[in-house]
Amino acid sequence: MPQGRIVKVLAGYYYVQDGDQCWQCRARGVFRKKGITPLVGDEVVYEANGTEGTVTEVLPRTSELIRPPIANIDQAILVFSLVEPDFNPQLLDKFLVHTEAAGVDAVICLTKADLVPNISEIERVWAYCEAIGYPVAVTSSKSKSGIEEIRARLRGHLSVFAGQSGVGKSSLLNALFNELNLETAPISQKLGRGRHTTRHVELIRLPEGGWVADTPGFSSLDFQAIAAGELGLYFKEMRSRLGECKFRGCLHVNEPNCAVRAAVEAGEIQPARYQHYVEFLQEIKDRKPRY
Ligand SMILES: Nc1nc2c(ncn2[C@@H]2O[C@H](COP(=O)(O)OP(=O)(O)OP(=O)(O)O)[C@@H](O)[C@H]2O)c(=O)[nH]1
Ligand SMILES: [Zn+2]
Repeated sequence: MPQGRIVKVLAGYYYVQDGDQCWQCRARGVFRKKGITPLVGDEVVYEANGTEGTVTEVLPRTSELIRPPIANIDQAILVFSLVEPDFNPQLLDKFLVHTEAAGVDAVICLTKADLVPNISEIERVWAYCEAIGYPVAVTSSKSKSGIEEIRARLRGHLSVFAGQSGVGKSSLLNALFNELNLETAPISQKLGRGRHTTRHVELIRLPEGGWVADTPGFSSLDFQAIAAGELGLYFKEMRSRLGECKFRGCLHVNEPNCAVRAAVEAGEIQPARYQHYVEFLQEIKDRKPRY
């Protein structure tokens, strides 16, 4: 039985890409009974009958995003503009916590390099990101710099772009795939209203192998599902030291003989990262249970 990947869900139809062909499919009724909803990104078994097909089986997922609903994402391109809006290290760490919690690799993409007159300013932000331990790319969709590096990082992955409104996600996708001509709007019209130009989820197949979601991910960034005791796991450079704290269940704030705080004092963990950890921990402790 043929297999393919769902690239779009629209009006009750699942669009299953198999090689160069895209099949418009209905899903078997049995999924509804089992509580399975086929998602964009799912690898599926389908039956072709004439011009339409039927999805008969959804293969096991390696990951599942809720907003936007996409299965099997293995990489997030975290898009942050250097200016307009200014680079926001706290928000970056929030995104990194979410990608780590979702079990997805992250690449940091610093955009709008053409708007920064001072190279040393770009280098400062780049060095900060690099020290956290993720790949970093500096791009400009206007002067088309850094675009090939992002393209190379997409190869062989199922990627989603994430980042706040106006940082240049659509422009970046446009620069990557000229022919797409995604809708972009001037930032002044968009900021403050929280409007997203991009609406539905669709996977774009890359000629060199791999897939990209055309819509931004991680639109909701509260820590609702993350427990205080887990947070340290999602800070990459803390994770490896967690076993060295004196107390089991150490939250790395006031406890004696804490390996994380020792690493901050030794300059092995950046103070800003630790500061964000403490802020997020407080946010988690303060959150109201959701009824
Ligand atoms: N100078 C310059 N402007 C850019 C660059 N990338 C994006 N912009 C501008 O920034 C504004 C926002 O860009 P978009 O690509 O729409 O941003 P977005 O992240 O997709 O925004 P949402 O759709 O709201 O999530 C537009 O006016 C773009 O022209 C860049 O590399 N250089
Ligand atoms: Zn500790």
